[in-house]
Amino acid sequence: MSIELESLGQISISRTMRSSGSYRLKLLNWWAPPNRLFLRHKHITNADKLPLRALNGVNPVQFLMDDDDPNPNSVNLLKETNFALKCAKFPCIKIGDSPLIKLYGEDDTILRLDSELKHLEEIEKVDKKFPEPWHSLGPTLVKPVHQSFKEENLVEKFVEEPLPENLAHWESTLDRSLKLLPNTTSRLANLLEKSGFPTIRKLLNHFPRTYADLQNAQGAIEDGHYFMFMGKVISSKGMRGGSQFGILEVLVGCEIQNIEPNVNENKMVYLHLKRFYRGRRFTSKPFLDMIASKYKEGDHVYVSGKVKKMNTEDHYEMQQYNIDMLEKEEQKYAHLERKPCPVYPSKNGLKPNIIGDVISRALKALNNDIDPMPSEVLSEFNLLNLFDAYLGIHRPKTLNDADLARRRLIFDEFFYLQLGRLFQMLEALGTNLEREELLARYRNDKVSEVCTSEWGPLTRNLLKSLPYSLTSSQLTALSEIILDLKRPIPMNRLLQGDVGCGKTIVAFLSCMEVLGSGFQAALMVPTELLAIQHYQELNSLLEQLDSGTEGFKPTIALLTGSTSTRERRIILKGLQSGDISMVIGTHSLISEKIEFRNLKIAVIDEQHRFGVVQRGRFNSKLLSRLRDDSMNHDLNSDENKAFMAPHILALSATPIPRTLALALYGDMSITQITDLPPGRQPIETLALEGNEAGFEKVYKMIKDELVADGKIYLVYPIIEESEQLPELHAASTDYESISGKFEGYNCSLLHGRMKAEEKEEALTKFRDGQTRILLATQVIEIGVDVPDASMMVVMNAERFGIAQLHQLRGRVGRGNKKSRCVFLSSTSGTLKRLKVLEKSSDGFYLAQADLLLRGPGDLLGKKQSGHLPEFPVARLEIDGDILQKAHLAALKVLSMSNNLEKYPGLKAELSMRQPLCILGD
Ligand SMILES: Nc1ncnc2c1ncn2[C@@H]1O[C@H](COP(=O)(O)OP(=O)(O)OP(=O)(O)O)[C@@H](O)[C@H]1O
Repeated sequence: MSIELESLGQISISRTMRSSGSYRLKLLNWWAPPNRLFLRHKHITNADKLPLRALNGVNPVQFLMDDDDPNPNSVNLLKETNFALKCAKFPCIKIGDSPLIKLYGEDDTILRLDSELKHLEEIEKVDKKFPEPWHSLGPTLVKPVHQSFKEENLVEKFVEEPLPENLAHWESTLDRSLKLLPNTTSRLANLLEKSGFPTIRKLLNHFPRTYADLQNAQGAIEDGHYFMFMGKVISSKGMRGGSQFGILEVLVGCEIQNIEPNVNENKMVYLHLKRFYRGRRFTSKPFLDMIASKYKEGDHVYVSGKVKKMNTEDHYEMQQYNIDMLEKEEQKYAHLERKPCPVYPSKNGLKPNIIGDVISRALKALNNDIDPMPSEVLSEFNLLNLFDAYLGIHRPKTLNDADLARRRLIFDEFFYLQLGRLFQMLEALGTNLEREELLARYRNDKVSEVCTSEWGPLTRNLLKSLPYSLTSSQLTALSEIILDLKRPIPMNRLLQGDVGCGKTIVAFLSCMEVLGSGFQAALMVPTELLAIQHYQELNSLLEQLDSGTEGFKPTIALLTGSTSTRERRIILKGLQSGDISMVIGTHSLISEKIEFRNLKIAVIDEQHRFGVVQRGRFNSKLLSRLRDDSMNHDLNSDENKAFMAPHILALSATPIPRTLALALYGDMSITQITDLPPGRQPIETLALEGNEAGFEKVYKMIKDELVADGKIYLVYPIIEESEQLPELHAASTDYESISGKFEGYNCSLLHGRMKAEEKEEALTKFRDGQTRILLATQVIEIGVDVPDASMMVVMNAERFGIAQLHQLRGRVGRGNKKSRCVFLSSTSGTLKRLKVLEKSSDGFYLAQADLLLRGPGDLLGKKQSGHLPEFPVARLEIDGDILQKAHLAALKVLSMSNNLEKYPGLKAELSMRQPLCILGD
């Protein structure tokens, strides 16, 4: 059905009505020789509530022409107008309070119009894809109650012009298509979708890049920045810009505070607001006069936008701007209240102002019950609800509002990551009892006192026979681990500590605790060199054991890629029968088909080098036994203890900040060793440019060190000289020249291309003192322990990361001897970064500095950070406190409902955010 409403001379207005109740308003052409102005149609939903209306204070021509203009003002400020009355004068037209629009130049004739109009008064067919009206989505919107702050204007609009319908349920609200947003044409919705905004959530997660603030116009005006001004219109001109476009230029004069010293008077700045109207039709005089007449000299206006300096002093051009008329004094304050103003980045070509406008409408359409977060969590962690957070980030009243909102949104990023990790871990456990045990342990991560008397006899015996006493944080760490080992559920703990702090002995003692009660242990390390070193060290410690340990001496085996087939067969058999109590090896421990008789603990050294996948494989391989349905479900039964999944103890020598550790290993309990063994002397560190003078100095230092009986590591970035990188020093290439330079002192070479036994031989000779200089690549970075090595020189040090250099430096100063470390940089420019190592030897501090400089992904190296989560808003480097809160909140939620059944909203959100994680049903 179609109804012709009005026919006003040259303007025809038709309305078609769909059976579904939606309308399409069509404004037919008008003719304005010589230019043909075509006023396009406009979709209007719920037209029964929005009867034929014109604009109030908005340029009508612009409105009529921009059929997809998403500016909320174009729609929300609509007010009922009688066209017949307003368009009284022919051939001019006046709509609403607009000035007269001259349709023709003075001498144009109108004779052709009647016949033209007949032809044009056709009724447009309604677009088949026209969306269902909003009211089908749910009950009427109620006025939202804001906990923390209110956006008066928005609330008013809700009441005054309520969007007829609310969305059915929070679960689906945010994930609904923008097509369903009131007053959004399908063309605009498609455009939004193509630009990456298919849903309301995606749109609301497009956060402002910054906020413009009225206050900032009072300071220095910087080119390219966003500012807000209040001022007076000086002139307004509509001009032809050639035959293809029209220009509106409004000149506004603003009085601002003078920031020059000793000048009390305010100064004037001049804003040239320029708007371009592309198309021949916008070059007509009537049109240009009409747009210019909107702003009159002396009008008070409020302008915001990006400024560009002009050649004349204190003159600025603004092409992207918003201008509002200020009529009354009160309005000034109303505007002031709306500060700060969000500035959006554009997306895929979509202009910031369009994005901002649709966001405003989306916010109005939302209800305040979109938050799946339980209210207990909101109140305990003092968080805004999600609705307020979206309002606060997009329409803050103060910058503090925006910051509060940002914190809530960051919290969510961390929270769902933690929740996902912990949830997956709980899923892997069989019974509720196990889950509750585990959560209880996470909540109470620290032990209050160390009770060595409760440790097993083998552990106590080894402890007694050590040539040193454990430091207090070594003791606490060991207590935490042993407490976990006594629990009937598998431990998943990360032992983290700075280089050389003594993690290995804590790991050994943890293994002794299970070996002493007849179980087995495995220690997996990333390199063969390290496996051999640990194997030798542990054996030598065990040799010194008192024979009084109830006659029990554990048998330790070494299994690496170089182990002969025969030997391997014997080891595998021994592990299966239980004759071998502990195996130390490389990743072959998980890739081999090893069967343990009763493996109780798996220690994974240098955790991040293996990654979650390998850790998981180790774990799940052994977990499969536990999940056997035929098992006895009494957790304390001997049978179950024997078949329980192994406890996992991961060691990390990278002293990553606790927050990063949480983000990476949110499903692990974290223990940190925070002190170093006593007697360690600070390593004297020097960063030098590796020019001739620098090398001379270093050679002299090496000579002195050799004379003083020291041992020296020379570390190189590459093995062989490279044509592509001629500036790099190479270990093999330098071997001859170094041997010649320090005649009388033996040198050895150690790099990754050598065979296992050659590496082992090189290291043994260096350890025994047969060689005094070891030319090595970064193979020595991890775990190599030669306590009396006293000097290190790193060539082309800028090629390494700060954290890596700290690890390398940790190869010296491991005993009581005073040690030195020199970092040689290729150029003076690269020297600056290395200087930070001169100032600090605290790994946590350096890692934090590195984190701030390079970001978390880089800190761990690309290879190892494949599993590092991406956070759109949060910055791990600075938002660590929120991460800690989020971790606790995730624990709280899971302890209230460990399968999340009580919180279906959270579960849905989690599966939406982490599509890869298996969430039961
Ligand atoms: N409490 C202690 N008192 C004295 N020396 C200790 C103590 N604990 C460990 N050590 C010694 O300190 C040195 C470094 O210990 P260890 O190799 O365990 O450090 P780490 O934390 O594993 O370091 P890295 O990260 O370099 O592997 C070893 O020679 C070890 O014997």
